[in-house]
Amino acid sequence: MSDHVAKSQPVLALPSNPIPSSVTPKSLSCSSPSVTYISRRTLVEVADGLLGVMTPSPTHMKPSVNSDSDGPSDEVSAYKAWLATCPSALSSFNQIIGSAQGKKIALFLDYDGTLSPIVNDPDKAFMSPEMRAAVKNVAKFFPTAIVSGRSRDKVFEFVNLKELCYAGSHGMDIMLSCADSESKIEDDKEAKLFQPASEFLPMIIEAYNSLVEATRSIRGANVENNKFCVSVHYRNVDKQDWNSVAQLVNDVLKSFPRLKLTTGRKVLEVRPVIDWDKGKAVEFLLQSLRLDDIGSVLPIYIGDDRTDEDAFKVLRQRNSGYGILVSQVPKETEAFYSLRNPSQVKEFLDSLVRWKEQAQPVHDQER
Ligand SMILES: O=P(O)(O)OC[C@H]1O[C@H](O[C@H]2O[C@H](CO)[C@@H](O)[C@H](O)[C@H]2O)[C@H](O)[C@@H](O)[C@@H]1O
Repeated sequence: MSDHVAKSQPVLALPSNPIPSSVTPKSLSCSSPSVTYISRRTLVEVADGLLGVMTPSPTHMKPSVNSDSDGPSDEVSAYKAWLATCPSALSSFNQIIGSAQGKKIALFLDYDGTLSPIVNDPDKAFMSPEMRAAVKNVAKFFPTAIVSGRSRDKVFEFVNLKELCYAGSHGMDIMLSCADSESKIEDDKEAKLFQPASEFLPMIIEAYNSLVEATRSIRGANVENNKFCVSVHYRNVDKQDWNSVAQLVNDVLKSFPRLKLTTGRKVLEVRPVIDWDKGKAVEFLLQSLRLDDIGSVLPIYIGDDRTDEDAFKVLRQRNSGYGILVSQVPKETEAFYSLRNPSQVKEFLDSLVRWKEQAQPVHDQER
């Protein structure tokens, strides 16, 4: 963030939910997070200026607007050091399957940045055919759900695998249609649909229209309707206009006190104030699919974004299962393990399939 941007900002009256401020390298740890929380109202007073609002993750050890790519050698060594506390799920594969002995693995997969690489145009975030094959294979062995900030329809369009469960809008739109013999869910579409924020639908449509109108003059700003939430993307906006985007979103939100703002990877996400997130969605899916017995099920959640931290946290608090953070840079996280990028996610999924195939041929497998 340039000095120009950091120093010239008015204090934004953003909703008062706390989000993490940047942390010092010393406090970085995959397993024992110690993030300092601050009010959103004071975000622009943080040393990194708008970075508190508008970075892929404000919890980076070294916040950088270019941190999606590998940096110079000191960043590479920082990453290696971080791996000591947040080990690679590939290097730790034997440990992970060791914990899965005698248990059924339940898989939860985020979409953007996890199954598909981050690209400039959200409408072109396609997953590769190889990744689709990997997800399809893994779902033959393990109950698998996609948990995304996208609308459920959109993420289904991208993934296009009928054998999975889909939770869109950050878990506010869940379809329990994944084949699982134990779930005993009636074959009735309505019984399978869970939408805890349905009353907010008209409000979200109104907010979407207002946000489109408000950001019309900002070149590169893109507003995406994710059904129960709205994403305002600034990835393609000139850096000097980032604060204007934040200010405009903030102004619109003043008329919608029942909507709140969270942040993702160069995106501001507007969503209902209800106490529901990807973590709650994972708990709901585990219960609904009868996968909530800690003794017999090992849930694994793979994700790259701050919103995935809610799910990592749930697994950590249940003391059952593992969060795996996808990141190329050190981050404070509730996850237990890490993977660098979607290619490594594919490698991990392929390894799970190979392990299962070796243990038992596919026709003998019980999902
Ligand atoms: O929960 P997710 O499946 O990870 O969805 C989170 C947001 O992902 C998308 O935005 C991100 O990916 C885009 C495509 O690579 C990228 O252009 C953008 O900068 C990223 O923030 C999606 O477009 C959002 O609606 C989701 O909320």
